[in-house]
Amino acid sequence: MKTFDELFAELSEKAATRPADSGTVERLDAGVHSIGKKLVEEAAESWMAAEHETADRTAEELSQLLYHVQVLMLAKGLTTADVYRHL
Ligand SMILES: N=c1c2ncn([C@@H]3O[C@H](COP(=O)(O)OP(=O)(O)OP(=O)(O)O)[C@@H](O)[C@H]3O)c2ncn1[C@@H]1O[C@H](COP(=O)(O)O)[C@@H](O)[C@H]1O
Repeated sequence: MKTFDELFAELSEKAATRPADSGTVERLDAGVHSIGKKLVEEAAESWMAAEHETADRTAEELSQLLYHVQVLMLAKGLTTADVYRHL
């Protein structure tokens, strides 16, 4: 288990060091359009899980949504502080 900030630190490190086996690096290289589509897909899956599946399944889909939110943040060069200042 990890927090939002811990995952972001891990993904930032991946983006900087670019290990060959990283799915995050692959997603970043695919670009904002591809990342955005994946984010919307995970948002829809979260919604469908909430409507038709269990709370735990919903949590799983939401965790994937948060991951793709972070990939989009990295693709745009945003930090958590850039986002948090709007909360
Ligand atoms: N938390 C996640 C995470 N959540 C979701 N995903 C990705 O998002 C996909 C979402 O699942 P789907 O059900 O949509 O699967 P899918 O349809 O096969 O997805 P596609 O691969 O086709 O896009 C997963 O298959 C993963 O590729 C994640 N990929 C990585 N992480 C974590 O990110 C960190 C860095 O990962 P790497 O960059 O791969 O080293 C590690 O701690 C990982 O656990």
